[in-house]
Amino acid sequence: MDGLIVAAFGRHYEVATTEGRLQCYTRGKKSSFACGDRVRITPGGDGQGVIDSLVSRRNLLWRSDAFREKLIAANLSHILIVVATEPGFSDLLVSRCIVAAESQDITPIIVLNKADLGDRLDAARTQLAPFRALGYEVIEISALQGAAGLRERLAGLQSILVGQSGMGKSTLTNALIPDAQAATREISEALDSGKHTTTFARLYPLSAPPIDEAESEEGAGWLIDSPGLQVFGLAHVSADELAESFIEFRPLLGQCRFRDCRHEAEPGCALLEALAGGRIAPRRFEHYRTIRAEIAEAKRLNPGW
Ligand SMILES: Nc1nc2c(ncn2[C@@H]2O[C@H](COP(=O)(O)OP(=O)(O)OP(=O)(O)O)[C@@H](O)[C@H]2O)c(=O)[nH]1
Ligand SMILES: [Zn+2]
Repeated sequence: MDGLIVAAFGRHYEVATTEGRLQCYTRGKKSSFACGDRVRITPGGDGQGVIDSLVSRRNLLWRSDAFREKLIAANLSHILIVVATEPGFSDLLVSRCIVAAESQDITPIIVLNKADLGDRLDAARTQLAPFRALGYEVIEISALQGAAGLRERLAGLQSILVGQSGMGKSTLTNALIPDAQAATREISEALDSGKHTTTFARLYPLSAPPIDEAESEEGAGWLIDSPGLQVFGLAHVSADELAESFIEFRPLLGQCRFRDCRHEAEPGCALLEALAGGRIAPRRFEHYRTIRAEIAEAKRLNPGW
């Protein structure tokens, strides 16, 4: 039987199938599946089942440091990076999310929440200007006042909400998915069976009632809510993938004088020339350097990457 993972909690998963939702676990020790994955399962009665294998995975959003990896979600068309006018947000984290997305062919959209806080709006817009200049869509909203426009934008997409704590992601989820809180409670009771509940990813259908109908899942829109994140390690990304994931670098890659240019201080470096000429935003290049150094360090600590 095939199904769609609609909640992922460690090695426990809730899987939507044509015959209802099953509480599933994996045979192995590792939790190698993510919310949004299509999987083949063996039902075991009592509303339970075992996940046997992956059916399809078009892409995978994940993060990693030197020694651990964390699957966030799979089969995404879009990632919604939630930031806010207040408290301050990390634009480095925005760049990290974009790298994770671009390297997996997922389209980033930046959602600027709390746009009702007018005196903070300009500063937030300025901070987002380098991303906007690259063509990334920025949607300003006030989750407190509703999210109808954003909901319309998300129809038919397979998207995920990510963001730092405090950006209003929970408020936004509740505005987008009116029954999210009830669904969360239900899932955490089913999956957690009395243990302390930690945060986990949950998938919500955006149009009724397609998720349990295996046939219509492909074209159905859904939204995954993920736990707030403060760190987004990219140890699994190679140096080449990293440069490719900065979309403004793409036309310049291969143009450096040295084929193995590291874009640090080499003469004839096309990236450094573009930076000096104002064609690459200094802030973005800083993000690139920071992430590159961190990836190099992770690979040094764990050559297995
Ligand atoms: N003014 C204003 N405040 C908002 C808006 N959205 C959320 N808030 C407030 O921001 C605070 C944080 O909102 P949450 O939804 O709890 O934030 P969160 O990002 O989910 O935080 P975590 O649960 O820690 O991940 C709350 O006090 C909300 O009332 C908004 O659009 N405008
Ligand atoms: Zn170079």
